Amino acid sequence: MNTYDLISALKIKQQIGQLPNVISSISHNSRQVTDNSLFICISGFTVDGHKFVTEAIENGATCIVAEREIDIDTNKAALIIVPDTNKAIATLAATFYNHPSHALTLYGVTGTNGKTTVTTIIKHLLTQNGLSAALIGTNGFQINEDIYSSSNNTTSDILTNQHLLYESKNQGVTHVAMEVSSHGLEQGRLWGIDFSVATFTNLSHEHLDYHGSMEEYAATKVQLFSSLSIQPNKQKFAILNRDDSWYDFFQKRTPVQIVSYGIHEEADFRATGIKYHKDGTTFELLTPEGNYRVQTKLMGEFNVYNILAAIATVYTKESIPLKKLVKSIEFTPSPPGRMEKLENDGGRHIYIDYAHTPDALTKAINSLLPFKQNKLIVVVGTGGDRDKSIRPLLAIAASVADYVILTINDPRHEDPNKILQDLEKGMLHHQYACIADRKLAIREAINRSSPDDIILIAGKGKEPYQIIKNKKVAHNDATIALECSKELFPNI
Ligand SMILES: CC(=O)N[C@H]1[C@@H](OP(=O)(O)OP(=O)(O)OC[C@H]2O[C@@H](n3ccc(=O)[nH]c3=O)[C@H](O)[C@@H]2O)O[C@H](CO)[C@@H](O)[C@@H]1O[C@H](C)C(=O)N[C@@H](C)C(=O)N[C@H](CCC(=O)O)C(=O)O
Ligand SMILES: Nc1ncnc2c1ncn2[C@@H]1O[C@H](COP(=O)(O)OP(=O)(O)OP(=O)(O)O)[C@@H](O)[C@H]1O
Repeated sequence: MNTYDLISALKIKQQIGQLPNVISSISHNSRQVTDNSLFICISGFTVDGHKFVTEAIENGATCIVAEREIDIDTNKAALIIVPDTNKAIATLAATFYNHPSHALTLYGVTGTNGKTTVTTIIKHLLTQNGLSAALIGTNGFQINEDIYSSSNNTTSDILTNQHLLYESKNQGVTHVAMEVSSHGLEQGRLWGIDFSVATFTNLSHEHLDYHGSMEEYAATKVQLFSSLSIQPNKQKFAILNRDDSWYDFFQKRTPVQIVSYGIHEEADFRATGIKYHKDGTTFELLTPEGNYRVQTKLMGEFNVYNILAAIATVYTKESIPLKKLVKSIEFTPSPPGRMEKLENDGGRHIYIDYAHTPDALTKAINSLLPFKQNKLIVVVGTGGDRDKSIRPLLAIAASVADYVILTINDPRHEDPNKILQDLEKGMLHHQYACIADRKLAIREAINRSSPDDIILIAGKGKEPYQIIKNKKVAHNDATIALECSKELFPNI
C-alpha cells in the first residue's frame, strides 16, 4: 500500500527520515516483520516494543511508528512519532485492510461464559442455511468448515482481527461470528471494527484481578453494546439475556433495538418445558412468530441459554425462517471440549469441559446431576498468576460432587502448592485430594471411580497444552483420560 495513504489518518508529532513509497505489511511483533514492513512499537504488560526496533529493521522494516525518538539508521528506515501507538495501530490496521467489517455482517458475542459456544452455534446456523460464514475466537479462525489458524487469545490484537476480517471478505464470506473478551475491549483490540449485532451471554465472577470489580468488568463489557452506532444502511441490534442480573445495566447503555431471550423472565425468545435427556435436551421455544419444539444434542440449562442467544441473534438479523433455524439446532454439535463425552470401555461416564469459572462449573455440574446413578467425581483446576479470588469459589462449586480432585490448569510461574492451598480453602467437605500434576489428578479420578460413576474433568476442555512457566507443554485431558481408563480397566 502507498505509505502516504496508509499514514494519512495518523496524528503525527514528528517524522524523521525519508518514507518508503510502499508498505507491504504491518506488524507489532519484531519477530514477524518481513521486507518493506511497517513496525509499530507497543508498550506491553511484559516488555516495551520500542526495544525491538533494531531487530525489526534487520528483518526488513522500512518504517517505524513509535511514541518517542529512537536512534535508528535512517538510511534503512523512517521513523514516525505519534502520541499513542495503541491508537495509531487501530487506525493503521483499519486503513491497511480497508475497513473489512463494513462489508460484512459481523456478530460480536460477549459475556463471562458461553462466547465460544454461542459463536459456534451462530456460525452453524448461518452455514446450514446457505450463508458463507467465518468464526473467530478461542478456537482460532474458521471459514465454513475449514480451520485456518489457532489463536493465543479469545480476542486477538487489532491487526490480527482486521487481517482475519479482510481474509474472510476475500474468500467470499459474508458473515462473521466473533468472540469479544473484556481484555479485548479494554485493550482496544476491536477499535475500528463495526459490529452489526452484539450478543450478551451472562456476567459472573472472572478476571477481577484485571478489572478490579464487577462494576468495572461490566463497564468494559458494555462497550460492545454502547459502541453500536445508528446507521442509515445497517440495522443493528443488541441481544440480551433477560434472566441475567446485569440485563438492565446493558439495556440502558446501548442506542440500538433490544431483543431479549431467557427462561425465567418474560422475553422475546423464551424456553419452557425443558427436559434433560442423557443424550441431549428438548424444550419449547416461544417467540413472537410462534412456538417451536427444539431438540438438541447439547446438554444442560446453560446450553438452552446458548441456543436461545444464537437463535435470537441470527433470526433478528437474517430473514431465515425460525422453522429452519430450529431444524439446524438438531444437528449442532457441541464445540470441542465443551461437555464432550468420552466414550470408554470402563463403563464410566467421562466428560471433558472448559468450565474455569465458578458459575460455569456450577452449570456444568448441574447439567450432569439429573443422570447421577452413582458417584460424581470432579477434577477441577485453576491457573497460576491469574485472579486468585476465584480459587476458593471454584472449590465451593466443586463441593457438590461426592469426591473432588483439586489440580492446576496452567501453573505459569506460580508455586503449584500455593494454588492448591488457595483452592482448598473453599472445600465444603473432606472428600477431596490435592494433586498438582494434572495427568496424575485425572488418573486418580478414574482409578477411584466405579462403573456408572460420572467423572467431570473441568478447566481445560480440548486445549492441547499446559502453560508451565512461559512454555506451552503438550497436554490433552481427553487423551490422558482415555489412556488411563484403558490402562486401569483393561478387562472390562
Ligand atoms: C495481559 C495481556 O492481556 N497480554 C496481552 C498483550 O501482551 P503483552 O502486553 O504482555 O505483550 P508484550 O509481550 O509485553 O509485548 C509488547 C510488544 O512487544 C512486541 N515484541 C515482544 C517481544 C519481541 O521479541 N518482539 C516484539 O516486537 C510484542 O509483539 C508487543 O507488540 O498483548 C498481546 C497481543 O495482543 C496478547 O496476546 C497478550 O495476551 C496474553 C497472551 C494473555 O494471556 N492475555 C489474557 C489475559 C487475555 O487477553 N485474555 C482474554 C480473555 C480470555 C477469556 O475469555 O477468558 C483474551 O481475549 O484472550
Ligand atoms: N451460557 C453459559 N452459562 C454458564 N456457563 C456456561 C455457558 N456456556 C458455557 N458455559 C460453561 O463455560 C465453559 C466454557 O464455555 P465457552 O467456551 O462457550 O465460554 P467462553 O465464554 O468462550 O469461555 P472463554 O472465553 O474463557 O474461552 C463450558 O465448558 C461450560 O462449562
